[in-house]
Amino acid sequence: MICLKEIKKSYNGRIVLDIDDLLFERGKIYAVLGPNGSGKSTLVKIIKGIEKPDSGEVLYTGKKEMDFAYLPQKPYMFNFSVLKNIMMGIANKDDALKKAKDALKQVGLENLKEARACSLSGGEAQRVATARILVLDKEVVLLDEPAAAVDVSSIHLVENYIKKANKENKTTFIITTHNPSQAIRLADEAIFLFEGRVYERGEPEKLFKNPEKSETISFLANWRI
Ligand SMILES: Nc1ncnc2c1ncn2[C@@H]1O[C@H](COP(=O)(O)OP(=O)(O)OP(=O)(O)O)[C@@H](O)[C@H]1O
Repeated sequence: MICLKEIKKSYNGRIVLDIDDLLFERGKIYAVLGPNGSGKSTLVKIIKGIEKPDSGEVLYTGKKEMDFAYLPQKPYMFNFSVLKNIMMGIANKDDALKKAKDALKQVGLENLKEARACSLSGGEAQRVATARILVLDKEVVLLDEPAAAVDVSSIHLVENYIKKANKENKTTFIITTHNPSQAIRLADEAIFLFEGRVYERGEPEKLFKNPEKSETISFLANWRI
């Protein structure tokens, strides 16, 4: 369980995150949505501990210490093969190759296993980075727009891989996305952020069909399933 208490974060005197109380339960998939600049990435970075809040705290109770996997919005690749990029984080080297190959298969990129990771396209790099994160078997995985550059014919692969990890390992996911349809397909709960505050949260389909706040309604105005 992750609990954010009275978190405030400002940049250059402007408040970008202001959260009284936000709870994430173990084993659930959360989608964080909101317009550009609403604080989604900042929220995830604060949970990961990359950014420090000006005040407030992030509490965590889990089996292990707070050690979350994090996929940044623009994932980096190391300058060696795709397969090696995925294998590098796996602690048990005996089954690293098998695990990495399986992970590549899950994201539909087995054909690129020997390719130089630095030469991948944006969407390919995102898929490889997701595989690299998911082989780590962390209790909590934070994904910042994992499918932003992934084409529509491959998004289901990434989403199915996330669902599989959630189902089999009870991995908790906190995923930022601009796509309400993706939140419906993936998440147990959607959290709508606006100007750094949580405006609404709930079961995605229910929330998007009957939003209460005018800010949520305008965010969804041009959305088509
Ligand atoms: N390091 C920084 N220095 C100054 N301002 C920042 C910094 N990081 C974020 N901000 C500002 O904080 C606000 C929230 O940014 P954040 O990246 O969290 O938004 P977001 O909801 O993830 O946006 P997007 O949908 O565009 O990815 C923005 O207005 C951004 O300009």
